[in-house]
Amino acid sequence: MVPDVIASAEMMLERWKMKEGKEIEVHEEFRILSSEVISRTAFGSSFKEGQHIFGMLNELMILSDRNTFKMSLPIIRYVPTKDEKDAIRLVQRIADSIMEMVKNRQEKVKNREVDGFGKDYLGLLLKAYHDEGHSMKISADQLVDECKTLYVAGQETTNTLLSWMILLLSIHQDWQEEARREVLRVFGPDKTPDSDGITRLKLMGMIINETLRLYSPVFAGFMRDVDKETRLGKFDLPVGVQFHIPIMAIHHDPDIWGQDVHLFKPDRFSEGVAKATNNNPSAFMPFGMGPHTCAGFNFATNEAKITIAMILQRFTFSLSPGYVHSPFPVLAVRPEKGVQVIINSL
Ligand code: HEM
Repeated sequence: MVPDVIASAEMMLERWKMKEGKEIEVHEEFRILSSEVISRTAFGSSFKEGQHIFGMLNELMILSDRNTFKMSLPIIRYVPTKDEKDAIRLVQRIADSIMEMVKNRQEKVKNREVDGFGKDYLGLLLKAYHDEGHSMKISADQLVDECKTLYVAGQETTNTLLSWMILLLSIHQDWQEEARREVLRVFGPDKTPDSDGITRLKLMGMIINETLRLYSPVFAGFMRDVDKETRLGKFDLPVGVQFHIPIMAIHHDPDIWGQDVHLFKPDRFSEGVAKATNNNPSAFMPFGMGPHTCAGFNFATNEAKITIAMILQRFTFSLSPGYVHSPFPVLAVRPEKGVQVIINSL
């Protein structure tokens, strides 16, 4: 994935060269970047090819969000609203587009243009889809669902992480300078990041953690079902109970993080998560926890490290006077009005 992230970041930074001394809106820039990265690595396509799928998924997220909190009167509850009808139509159009992509790959295999289904995520899913009579076989619906999950999980979350990191480093110029010093120490001004160097970006890791704590992309948290009677703290939880783990609330609890909980202080992570959480490491869970923990944890942190390192090698940035702070929850917590910064070449 490292070469794919570098190639996508280079495309973005090429555009930025034209904006020297001007304002850019990075949330939109990172939307294109993170879409390009997931399209290349998981689906062997480009952002342009997958653009309409991302667009429809975004529309669907907004509609689902609106539908979740809609109140309706008892009798008309069963009559679908316009939003619900639009959502049903969108789900079908997304499924059709994904199956179109699947058919293209199948055609290439049939016409012997390629050797097999491929080693990317789509290729692995196609192998399972064609795995006649074996336990690995998945249905067309499962294939479509898996693709949708990866498009959303792989793009939206990383997009917001990168945007909030740039916001925080624009406000905290001292941390921007420290992070740049580390990047230049590890890679110098010109060398593209590599896997070995990425693991040595300790300060950058602390900045990522602190950003994920303050602006957890999956702000709403996650659910767990109790499938056997369980004791949790002072509660006995019977089978069938569903409980919610509110990531954002836990990440902002002063009893765990201290009275400076609302401040951006990456050095709270300098001696690891246990120390930062007052010996309660499970209180830091931006990627969830347990067997269902985020499958893209390493992918996302490496994508963030590479992208921010490449920006720091080339540009300084400061917050534009036009910036309006407006964190807005859709699936991830997004900057609703974008993040505008002024960039200057080093
Ligand atoms: C900053 C970026 C990301 C954050 C904060 C994040 C966060 C999360 C969270 C909180 C969960 C639920 C975990 C649980 O229930 O315990 C999750 C699940 C998941 N994530 Fe991520 N994620 C990120 C990036 C990614 C990326 C880049 C990918 C794919 C390339 C990805 C793929 C997945 C998948 C497939 C699951 C479902 C895992 C399962 O249910 O077994 N995520 N993520």
